Amino acid sequence: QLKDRLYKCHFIKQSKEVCGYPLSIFFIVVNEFCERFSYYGMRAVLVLYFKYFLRWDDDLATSIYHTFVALCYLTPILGAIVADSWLGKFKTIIYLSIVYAIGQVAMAVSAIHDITDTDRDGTPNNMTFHVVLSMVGLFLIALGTGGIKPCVAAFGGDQFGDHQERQRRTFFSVFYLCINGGSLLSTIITPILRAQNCGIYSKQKCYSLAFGVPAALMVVALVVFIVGSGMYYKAKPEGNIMGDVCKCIGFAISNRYKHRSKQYPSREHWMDWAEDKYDKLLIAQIKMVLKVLFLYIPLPMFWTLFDQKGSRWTLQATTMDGNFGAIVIQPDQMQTVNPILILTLVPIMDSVIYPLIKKCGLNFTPLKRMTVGMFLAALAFVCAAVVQIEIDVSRKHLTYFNLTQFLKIFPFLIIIRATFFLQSGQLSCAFSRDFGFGSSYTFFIPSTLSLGSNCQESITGAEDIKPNSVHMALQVPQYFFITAGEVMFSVTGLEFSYSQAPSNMKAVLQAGWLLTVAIGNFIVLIVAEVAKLPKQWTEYVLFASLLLCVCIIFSIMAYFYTYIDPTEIEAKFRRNVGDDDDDKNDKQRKLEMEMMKRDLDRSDDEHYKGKQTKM
Ligand SMILES: CC(C)[C@H](NC(=O)[C@H](C)N)C(=O)O
Repeated sequence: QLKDRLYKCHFIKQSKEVCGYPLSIFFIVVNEFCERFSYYGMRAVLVLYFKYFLRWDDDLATSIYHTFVALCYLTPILGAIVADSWLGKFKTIIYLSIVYAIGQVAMAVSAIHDITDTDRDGTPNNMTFHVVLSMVGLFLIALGTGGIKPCVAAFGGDQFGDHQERQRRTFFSVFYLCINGGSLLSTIITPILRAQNCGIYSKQKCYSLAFGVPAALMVVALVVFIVGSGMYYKAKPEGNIMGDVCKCIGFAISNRYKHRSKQYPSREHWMDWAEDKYDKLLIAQIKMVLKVLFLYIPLPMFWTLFDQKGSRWTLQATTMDGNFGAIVIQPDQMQTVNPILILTLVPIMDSVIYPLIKKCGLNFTPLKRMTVGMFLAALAFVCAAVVQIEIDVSRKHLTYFNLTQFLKIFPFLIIIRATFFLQSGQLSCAFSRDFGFGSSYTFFIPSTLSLGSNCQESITGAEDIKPNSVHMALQVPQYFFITAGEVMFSVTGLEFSYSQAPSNMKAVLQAGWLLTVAIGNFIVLIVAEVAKLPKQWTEYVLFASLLLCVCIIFSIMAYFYTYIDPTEIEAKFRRNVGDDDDDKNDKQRKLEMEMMKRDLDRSDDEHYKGKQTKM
């Protein structure tokens, strides 16, 4: 470990810097931007791909969507284990990025309807092919995105020396902004691509392009990461820390069980039963981690609500009017409101709100912020329920209107003007109609119609589905509350997980934090399946109430939590061990240090000489 630290100091001293930041981190943040573009771009159109391309119903589409998201946040544990115990972060990122890119390409191919459209009517004839290929694609993406997630941020952090704490903090903020920048751009662009018509034999909504561009961005992410290869500090895998933790906990439990009889004196903490075999420092570190993990128990409920932006809220938007005057917003584009608000709210919170609260003399601790974040997310779902009631009322009466009569009643809903051509041989006639957003019509063409004359008047229409009358702008309050909640909950939670984790278990706690996201997505599936509520708004109210209850439980747990400084605790344990075997070890350590410094200087000289000969 000492040798590694010396090597790292030496490496960082030698590496190129721009404005005090290692040049290598620019490749890492660009990689993160492209990767998040790829992930969120694909995710933005996913639920609509399920519904309109694979022709699944809303419930199945929502279930598979959340299973996929859950899987994306389960795999970080796998990535952390592979990186820490076997490949190291650099190789893990490279290999899993390749898997990820293959998955994105599979998704793009699965969305080409022409592949199985043998009768060329615009719909696939072998749906099984498309379903299987897209499921394989999603599995590979989940493996890739989740696997690299805990590695990329930690790998970025590794590029800084102990003296660059300020720069490292700034790096993490820029990293979060890159996540949201990538997410913002992709959630604007991929729905536009999806709305295009494309195809070889027949034109259909272009899901293949909407998945193809994220696939290309993932390839760019990989290439950018590889280009920076020579500049990175690559820490060696530290051994399977997760394995050590599990073994130590297992030993403590079994040892406690073996000594369950009253004749054995009890110990202060059940983990102390591992002292017979394991290092006291490791036990202290596990205790710190368990304390935080215990606090994590209620957290998945936040993610249960948060991640419904991409499913239920997008489906809700499909029943709303997206006409914003100059532009028409696609339902899946509404999700962009989240990263837009993140990019504005994070700086506002950090530089105005939090300092103001501090000035008022209030101690707004991380756990208090997270509690408020949960409350805001519950409020967002109350807003979603109110909007849903509005939609339900507006769509209640499905009546058949004469088109002209309908247009007289709702002239303000007119947003699309389409022209149809009827043709028979050389004769043709055209008629135009205006349509409301989300509406559906049947036109009656009289058999007596003579082509060549004006058919505008002769053709009448019946409205099958009324245009959406509730405006998508009404979703903005729910997006505002959920994003304000995210800033307070997620940004603070990430920082809290890092600051309360022992030095060698930062990655373990990051994986634990991401696990709460995975569990949250499973809860959506369970609640939606078990509750099976007939009205969507009642489901929103149910989720809001559940989060409110969890928020109260969390605030009680947070009240009893005492903040720690892991570095101080670890130093205390190291000092204690040092006191025990003092002088002998001290001399030995000094000697080792001297030898290593000499080794490094020598290798440095050789490196320098090598460079001179090459020149
Ligand atoms: C899951 C994380 C909270 C994070 N997501 C966001 O920041 C969204 C886009 N606001 C991520 O790492 O993707």
